Amino acid sequence: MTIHTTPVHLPTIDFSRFYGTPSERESFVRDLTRVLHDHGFFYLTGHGVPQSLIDEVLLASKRFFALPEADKLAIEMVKSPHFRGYNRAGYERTRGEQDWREQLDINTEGQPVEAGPQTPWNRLYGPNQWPEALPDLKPLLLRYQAEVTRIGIDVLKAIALSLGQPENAFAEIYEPSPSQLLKIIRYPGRDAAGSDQGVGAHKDGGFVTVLLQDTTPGLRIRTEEGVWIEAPPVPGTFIINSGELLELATNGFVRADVHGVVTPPEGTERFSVAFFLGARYDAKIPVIPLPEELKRGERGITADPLNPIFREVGINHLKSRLRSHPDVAARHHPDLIHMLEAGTRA
Ligand SMILES: O=C(O)CCC(=O)C(=O)O
Ligand SMILES: [Fe+2]
Repeated sequence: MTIHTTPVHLPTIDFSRFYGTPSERESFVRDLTRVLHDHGFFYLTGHGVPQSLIDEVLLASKRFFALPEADKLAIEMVKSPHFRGYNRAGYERTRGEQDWREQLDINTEGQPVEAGPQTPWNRLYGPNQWPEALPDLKPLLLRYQAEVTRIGIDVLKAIALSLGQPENAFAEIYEPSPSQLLKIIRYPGRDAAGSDQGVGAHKDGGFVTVLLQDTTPGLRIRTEEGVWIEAPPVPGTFIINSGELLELATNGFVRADVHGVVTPPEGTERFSVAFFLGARYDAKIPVIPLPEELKRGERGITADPLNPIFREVGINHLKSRLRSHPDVAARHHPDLIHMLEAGTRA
């Protein structure tokens, strides 16, 4: 990815104002309306996650990637029909191109659920794969997953208010079991990667993403004007960004900016932990009736022919997983590959 960035900065918002006095909450919600409309990307401070937990997660993630390759391959994603587990760099694709990052994906811990022809997304439910060599990783990442789920849901409540809706406007499509995809990620340096594409340009799919970056920059965001800006790590913050679900639910009032990660320079590496809060797989994305003054800011929905999105939440998730992980699709879901033909429904 050859990208020239300009020194525009993303806004930072302080979540303690949302938990503060009624007037602090009101001004927080007003600021959020603008931020969601302009970028859908912002830094969050005042989130209440202890720095000690953040440090522990980053340290454990580095330990995981430093394990011998055989330990990581023992839990390779291709062994899981539920798209859980480890992927080597070069094994995931964005818009058909290889991404140069290794990662461990987990989601809500659970049991397999029978999938009928009307409910193919049930294949996404199931157990995670955990490394035997690092027994502490499971409790730690599940604790972190619970924390970022809390943040994501609180942010979603603030977003509902900022769109002139009741605080729980989205609850009926995420309760009682939102999708909780968590990835720990390592981007190898330019010398070890096959291209500059750490992860290719994309929008996230769900409600909101809660992103933790270690110290190496690399995340780039494309603004509405088509300019790429950098979103370097800022200690003590998360980056929050809205996903396509919110764009669709608000007829484009909320932006879900395209973004990607550039491979870090030779001899370096980059770590991040991305959490994607999504709706229940059996939910349908609603259309939110925005108040008149916000309705004027609706942009409509731009369709990406390579990645059409539908109102069925589970279909979107399943397609995005099948597309990103062709090896898992070929081994476990050959009967679903037809879903990936552009414009085809389930
Ligand atoms: O690693 C990052 O900083 C961002 C990753 C990302 O955008 C994604 O996984 O969707
Ligand atoms: Fe992303």
